[in-house]
Amino acid sequence: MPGIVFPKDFIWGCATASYQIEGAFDEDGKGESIWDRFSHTPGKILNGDNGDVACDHYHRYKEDIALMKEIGIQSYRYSISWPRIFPEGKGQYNEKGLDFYKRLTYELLKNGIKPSVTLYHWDLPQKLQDIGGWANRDVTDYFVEYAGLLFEKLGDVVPYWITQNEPWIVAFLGHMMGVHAPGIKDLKTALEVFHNILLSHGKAVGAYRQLNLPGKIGIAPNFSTKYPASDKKEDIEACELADGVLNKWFIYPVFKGTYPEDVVKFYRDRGAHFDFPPEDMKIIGADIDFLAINYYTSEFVKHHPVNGFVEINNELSQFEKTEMGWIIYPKGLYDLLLRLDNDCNKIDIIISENGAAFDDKIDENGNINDVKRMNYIKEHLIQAHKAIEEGVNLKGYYLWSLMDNFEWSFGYSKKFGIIHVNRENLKRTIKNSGYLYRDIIKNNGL
Ligand SMILES: OC[C@@H]1[C@@H](O)[C@H](O)[C@@H](O)c2[nH]c(CCc3ccccc3)c[n+]21
Repeated sequence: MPGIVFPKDFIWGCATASYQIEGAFDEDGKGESIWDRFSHTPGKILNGDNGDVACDHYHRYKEDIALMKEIGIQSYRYSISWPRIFPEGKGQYNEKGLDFYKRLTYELLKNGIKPSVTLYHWDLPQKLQDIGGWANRDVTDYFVEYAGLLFEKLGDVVPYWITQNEPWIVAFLGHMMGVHAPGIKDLKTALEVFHNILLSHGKAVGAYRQLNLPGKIGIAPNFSTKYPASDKKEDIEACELADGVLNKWFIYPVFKGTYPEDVVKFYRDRGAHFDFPPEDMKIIGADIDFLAINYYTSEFVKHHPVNGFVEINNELSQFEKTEMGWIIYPKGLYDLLLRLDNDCNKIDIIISENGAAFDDKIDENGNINDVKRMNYIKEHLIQAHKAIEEGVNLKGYYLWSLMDNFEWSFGYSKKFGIIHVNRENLKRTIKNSGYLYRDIIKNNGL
C-alpha cells in the first residue's frame, strides 16, 4: 500500500459512552437512568448483563487515560451521564457527579488529549422517562438546562461538543422496535421522540452560541449507505425510500429545514400522522460547526410489496460480516462522505464512530492478534483518505471503541475495543489493533 498520509492537523481519536464503560451505576448520588431500568428488566439484555459495573471506568479512568496516551490518541470522545449530573433529570445538580467529569476532563488535558464531550448517549434520567421521556416536549428544555450547566462548568476547556448521539437509533430502536431503552413499540411515539431530540439539539446549540465559548459544537447521527439490490426500477425506488427513512430523515431537517416529503407520506400511509410546528424547524436547523458521523456498514435494498423496502444483507454471502452480522463495505464510507459533502454544504465532518466487533482470541502469551479488526480499520481509513483527496472536509477519525464494553442489548458478548477487558478482573490488554492504531497515529497515516 503506497504511503497514505492524512492532513497534518487530522485528529486521531477513540470513542466510548458513559453507560457502556463507567459502572458505578448508583454511586456518588447518581440517579437511575432508563438503561439501568432496562438492563435490570429480565429478558432485555443477552445473558442478563447490565452496566452496574461495566468496565469500572468511573474508578479506573486514570489507568484508561494512561493507555490512551500509550497508544498516542489525540482526542477522546466520551459521554456524560445526565443522571449523574441531575439525578432527577432537572432541578438541583449533583456536585459529586459533576466532579467526576471535571477530574476526567482535566486528566485528559494534563495528558495532552483533547476532550470531545457527547451530552446525550442514551442514558436518560428515569425520572424524566416517568413523565414521558423524549416524547414529552418539556424534556427538550430540561436538556438545555443540563447542557447549559456543562457549558458553564467545562465550556472553557472542552474544544468539541456533540449534543446528541444517533437520534434515529434512540427513536426507532428505543420507541418503535423496543429493543433499546425504554422499550416502547409505537411508530408515532418514535417520530415524536426523533423530532424532540433534534429540537433539543437545536436549542442546546442556541444556548452554546449565547455563551461565546471557544469550542465547536455538532451532532452525531448514524448513517449507512443504501444500494439497490438490482437495477430494477422497483428496487431503485425501494432503495431511495430506505435512504430516506434513515439518512434523509436526519439530513433534511438539520440542513434543509424540512422533513423529506416521500418519507412523511410513507409514515402517514402507515397511520402515523406527522407534522410539527414550523418554528421548530428553524431551531433544529441551527448552524453547527461540524457533522459527526457514525458509520459501520451499508445495506443492499430490495422492493417489498407491503413495507415498501426490505434490506437483504443477511442473504448476501459475498461479503465478510462482523460479529454484529453487519457486512464489511468500506466503499460505503467513501460514498457516504461524498454524499454528505454535497448535501451538507461542505460542512466539516468528523467520523465520530467506526469500528467492528469480532470474536477475538487470546493466545498462550496473552496477546490478541485481532487481524480482522486491523483490516477493517485500514480498509476504512483508505476510503476516508480517498474522500479527503476528493475535497471532503474530513477533519478527524474516532475509532469505536477504546475498550471492550457493554454493547447494549448484546451485553458484553460483542467486543469492539482496541483494548481487551477481562470480564473476570477487568484487566486491560492492548490488542494488536491498538498497536496498529498507535503506528497509524505516529505516521499520521498507513
Ligand atoms: O454497536 C456499536 C456502537 C455502539 O456501541 C454505540 O454506543 C453506538 O453509538 C453505535 N451506533 C452504531 C451504528 C447504529 C446502530 C446502533 C445500535 C444498533 C444497531 C446499529 C454502532 N454503535
